[in-house]
Amino acid sequence: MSTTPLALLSVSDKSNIVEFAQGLIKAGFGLLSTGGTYRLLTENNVDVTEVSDYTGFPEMMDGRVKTLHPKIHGGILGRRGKDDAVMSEHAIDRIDLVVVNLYPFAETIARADVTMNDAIENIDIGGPTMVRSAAKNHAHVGIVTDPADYDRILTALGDGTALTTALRYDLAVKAFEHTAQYDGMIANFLGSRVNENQEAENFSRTFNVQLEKVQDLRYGENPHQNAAFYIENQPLKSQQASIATAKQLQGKALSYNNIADTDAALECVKAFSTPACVIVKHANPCGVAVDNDQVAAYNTAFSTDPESSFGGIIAFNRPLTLAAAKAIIDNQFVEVIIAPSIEDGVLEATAAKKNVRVLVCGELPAPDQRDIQLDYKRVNGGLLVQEQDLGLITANDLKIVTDVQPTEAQIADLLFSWNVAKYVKSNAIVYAKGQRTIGVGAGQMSRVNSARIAAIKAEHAGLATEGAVMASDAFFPFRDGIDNAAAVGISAIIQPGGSMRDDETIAAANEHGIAMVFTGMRHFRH
Ligand SMILES: NC(=O)c1ncn([C@@H]2O[C@H](COP(=O)(O)O)[C@@H](O)[C@H]2O)c1NC=O
Repeated sequence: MSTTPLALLSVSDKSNIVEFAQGLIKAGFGLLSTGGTYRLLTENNVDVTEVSDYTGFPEMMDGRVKTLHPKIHGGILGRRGKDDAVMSEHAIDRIDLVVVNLYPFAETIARADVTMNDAIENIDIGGPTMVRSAAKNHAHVGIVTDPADYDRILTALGDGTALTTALRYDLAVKAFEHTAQYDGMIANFLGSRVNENQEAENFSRTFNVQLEKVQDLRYGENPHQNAAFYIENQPLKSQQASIATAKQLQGKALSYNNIADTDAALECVKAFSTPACVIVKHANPCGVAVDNDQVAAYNTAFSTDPESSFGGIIAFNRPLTLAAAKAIIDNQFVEVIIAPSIEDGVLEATAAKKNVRVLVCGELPAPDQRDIQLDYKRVNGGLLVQEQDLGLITANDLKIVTDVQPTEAQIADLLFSWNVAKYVKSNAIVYAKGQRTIGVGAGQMSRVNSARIAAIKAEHAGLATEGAVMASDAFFPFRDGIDNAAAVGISAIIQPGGSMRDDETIAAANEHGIAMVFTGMRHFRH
């Protein structure tokens, strides 16, 4: 029996393990290690005993069995002070620190040519077993699963082998989070295949994601609701800019509604390849404009609906200029401004309104380069899961169904309004002209009412609908939608088509001399 506390090192990701091992020896640990880790350490002149020498059992079955031995698990799980006699009876030494990271399952299944056998062989068994043993016995044992923690562990050890209770507890929680995530990935992978020879289905039998709390929120949608913000914690997750990658540079803490609305604004502005400004209020864009001049883009977006823009969320798809920041601050009460980055001087300017939240999220992907994420919507007792709606329509996809052909300028405006409509709650009607919104009708139970509201908004803002284009997120079931559009002077319409009465709506458009195009794609958003 050794009196020196042991540290067991068994890592797939071997970065910084040699330096860490040297630090552990300096602190007073004896080292045990599995085959590959052992070889690397001895090559670097680190004094270490191989696990197989310690247990008297060789590693076998291509590494399937290395550490699954009572001398290992007894050394980790033994309750110090309670199990000492049984440990000594079986010549089990104390293992006070376990350093393990697991077979790279995530990286393996991400490979395009992965086979079921590759995946199975990359399911780590001995590693998670040690991680769980150590985490269970955190009253006595430290468990390190993340190379990023090596420095803080060495600092905490100082010249000894003891970690504080609080640090062991923190490491144990992290360890169980790690194995939960690992097993979740395995269950998702295997559970999306009916049997070993089947192609993957889109959705697995159970849906296992890990979400990490980044912020407790003052309250939820309303002050009597408790709330927090969690972000997805998946290995190899998309690093594309989003509300989850955003950093707040100034302002009050974000609220639940701020986060939801900022997400809506950012996702909408991503739809534009040219410089754009989106103003969102209550999850809907209330003003959108495209303009190379950012101040003009903001002013134009704002002028669509100044009333709704009060207290809005403003998103840009280009770095926020000092001039645009000043224009906003001088013009309106704003909750959040988000952009990929900010120019020098912006924070000095926005500091005049210290509550305004200024966020940067990093460069946005081009509209056709966005990673498809999953959308979740909770219903009582369940979760609806779908792919994010990133369906793209280009001019080539448009089917012109009327006698009147749209002009080039109209096609540009039709595509602009279609991009906006995709981010407006259904039923969505968007009027636009000259790459800017003229009126937005959102979230009504009837399409005709959404159109009415869009017209009312345009009128309130003093914007002419005459000659504007109209986008409808779904088809018109009756010709009245087209008749009403004609009554306010709409000159071109974009809609999915696909109604039983498409013939009637096409006839109506022809009667009114309106150009109409079908996209063949619907964008309901509930
Ligand atoms: N089977 C076992 O008993 C076992 N014990 C540890 N491992 C894993 O083996 C890896 C380290 O192996 P090596 O030191 O041989 O490179 C670690 O990822 C560790 O989690 C095992 N491998 C798989 O289950």
